[in-house]
Amino acid sequence: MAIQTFQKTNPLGPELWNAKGELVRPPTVFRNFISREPGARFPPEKGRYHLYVSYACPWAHRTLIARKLKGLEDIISVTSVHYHMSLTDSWRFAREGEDVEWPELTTPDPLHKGFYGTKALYFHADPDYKARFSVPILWDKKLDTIVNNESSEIIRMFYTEFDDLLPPEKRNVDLYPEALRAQIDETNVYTYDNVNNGVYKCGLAKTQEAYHSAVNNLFASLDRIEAHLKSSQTDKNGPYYFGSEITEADIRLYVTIVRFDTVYVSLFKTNRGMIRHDYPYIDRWARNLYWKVPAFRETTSFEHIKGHYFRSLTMLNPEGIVPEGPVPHILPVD
Ligand SMILES: N[C@@H](CCC(=O)N[C@@H](CS)C(=O)NCC(=O)O)C(=O)O
Repeated sequence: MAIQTFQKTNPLGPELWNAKGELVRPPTVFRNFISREPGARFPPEKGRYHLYVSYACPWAHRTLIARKLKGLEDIISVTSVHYHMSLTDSWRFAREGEDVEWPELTTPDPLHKGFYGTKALYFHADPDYKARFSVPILWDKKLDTIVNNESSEIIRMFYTEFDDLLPPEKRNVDLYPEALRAQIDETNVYTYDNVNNGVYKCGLAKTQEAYHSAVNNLFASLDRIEAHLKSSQTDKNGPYYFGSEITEADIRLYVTIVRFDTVYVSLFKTNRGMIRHDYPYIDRWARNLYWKVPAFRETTSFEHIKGHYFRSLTMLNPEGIVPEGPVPHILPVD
């Protein structure tokens, strides 16, 4: 495939900002669902689906955590892109025989020989594709196309649609329990706007005013989350967001918090405080997930996270120098 002829689309192109210099994210395009409903175009099948991720990307990180919590490792395969994202060509795969750093996480595309990166996948799925070349991408090997590229929907499919293929202990993992759905949905909106996207609104603000308002909002939100987690940890007896069981709310908050002290504080100028020094309940919650729940630790690569942000976002860090701290990347559990 002649990937050299593809259009150039900057992952951080001008369409991402409004007139006030505030970051505005466009919606994702492929929105199909894997479903156990009879006659579904994308039925759950072992070995049929493949997940393309970046270990650096917080949205892709959600899908890696959900896949592990649900025990889908043998059912859905994974490929990670190289940690470096080009500002003209987006994500790339390792090339055949390339000597990459952290080779266990960075391989060529196992499904399409010669595909350079995510751009090739998107154009293979739709030659007229006009949107972004983002990860995560849930790929159907059978129809050789994209099922979905929106992490919030991909994780929901993982929760239930493969349950018939799973042993009882994994089938019973319920990350979106009926009794908490309204609270989880409300938390998702809050976490997304103020925290997940909130850090990007600080880092990619184009004016002092846009930055000022984003940073105020971010730290007010962290204060509110700190109070919530204090009450979960003291009154509700639980280490998790809603008490004693992990839910989607934990997954969606963790992916930003674990990148906060290591990347966002310096690169995105969210330096009014650090999680480890100023937010003891958020810090304890995050350390517990990282150290005690393998699905969180095993999907967290500080190497890819730091390498990606500090070396790819050259408009914020032109020399691509990766800071050494904080040391350690995350504090021990106790
Ligand atoms: N709405 C998407 C957002 C994913 C996203 O923004 N991914 C970024 C990396 S953190 C990306 O791949 N950007 C590259 C590009 O747009 O070309 C989701 O949650 O799945």
